[in-house]
Amino acid sequence: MNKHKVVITGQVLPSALAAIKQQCEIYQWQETTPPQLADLIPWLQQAEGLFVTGNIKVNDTLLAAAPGLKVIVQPAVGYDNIDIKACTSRQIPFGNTPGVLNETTADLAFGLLMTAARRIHESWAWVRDGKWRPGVHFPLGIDLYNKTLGIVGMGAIGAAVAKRAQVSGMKVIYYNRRPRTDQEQLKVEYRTFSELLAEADFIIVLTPLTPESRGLFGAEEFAQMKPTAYLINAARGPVVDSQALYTALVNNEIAYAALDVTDPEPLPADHPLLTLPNILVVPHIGSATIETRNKMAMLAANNLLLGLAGKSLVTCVNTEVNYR
Ligand SMILES: NC(=O)C1=CN([C@@H]2O[C@H](COP(=O)(O)OP(=O)(O)OC[C@H]3O[C@@H](n4cnc5c(N)ncnc54)[C@H](OP(=O)(O)O)[C@@H]3O)[C@@H](O)[C@H]2O)C=CC1
Ligand SMILES: O=CC(=O)O
Repeated sequence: MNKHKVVITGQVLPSALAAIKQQCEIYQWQETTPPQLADLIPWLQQAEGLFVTGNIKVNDTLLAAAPGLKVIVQPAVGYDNIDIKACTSRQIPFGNTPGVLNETTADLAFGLLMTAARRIHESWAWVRDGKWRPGVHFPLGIDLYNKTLGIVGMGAIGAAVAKRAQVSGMKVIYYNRRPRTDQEQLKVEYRTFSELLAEADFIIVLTPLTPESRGLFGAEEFAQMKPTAYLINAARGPVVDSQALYTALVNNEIAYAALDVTDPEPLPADHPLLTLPNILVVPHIGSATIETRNKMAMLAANNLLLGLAGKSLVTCVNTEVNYR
């Protein structure tokens, strides 16, 4: 039997790789630095499937080099690196991995809020540095209880964050471009963006990165926030303007930022944001648990094999070209 030729642009968990290997001939990028398009072109020319990892840009130029592609998948819910229009115009379905990472990413987003508010990471460093001595007390944190959380981008992950916040005694308000029809059931209240900025004690950002959401948080938005407010970005780095955030934190226009995602990403060790005392940065670990990363990898592998067989992907972004 002729095996399908599949290009994989980086590392894939062993469970998913084994499933793909059973039915496919694999061309996998093995280096630790991401491939350039030129590195992939000889493989893409023969490829029927593309498994994207490592934030590779899939655009018209790449697709033109891969005339036989039947399906593209990526083990992530966000797909800001994929030109969906270009895929659709070539009748190529693209599969992402929504749903399976909601609770895990919500844990991380809410965990960042709690860690920052209660200074857990700073107090651990303080103890480790030998500063915990009789009569010496660590500076106080702030309560979550009775505070207001504003969620910007109240989708599947946002709703999972809201549940966690409510258990901690927080009021939850949110902003989407359109109010959710199930907001009463979720016990959350809709606000305009400006209202949310002015009212929230904590803001968690969970929008997709689109031309509309790029730079959503800039100097004007920080000026509308409370000087005591905490900003948590678990969406994509460029939704927050890094330079404006730096200025807002230096000038105490807002109190604190906790970031799972940054712009640029990775954030270089000498980046000005990392010199500030009122920031916490973790390396894009929202969905990074063994269980969830396996589910994401297996869902992406399953979508790939379905697409290669000319069958409907389980989770497809451009449903208009999904196989029937
Ligand atoms: N840090 C990490 O590791 C992870 C990050 N993510 C990021 O989180 C994002 C959200 O994921 P998920 O919850 O599954 O997605 P959903 O599609 O379920 O939710 C996205 C929400 O954002 C809202 N939204 C979209 N555009 C805007 C805008 N311009 N302004 C305000 N709200 C907007 C949408 O509502 P409406 O359309 O009404 O505006 C929707 O409710 C992903 O796209 C990804 O970038 C996801 C997983 C892990
Ligand atoms: O950032 C992760 C994703 O799944 O999107």
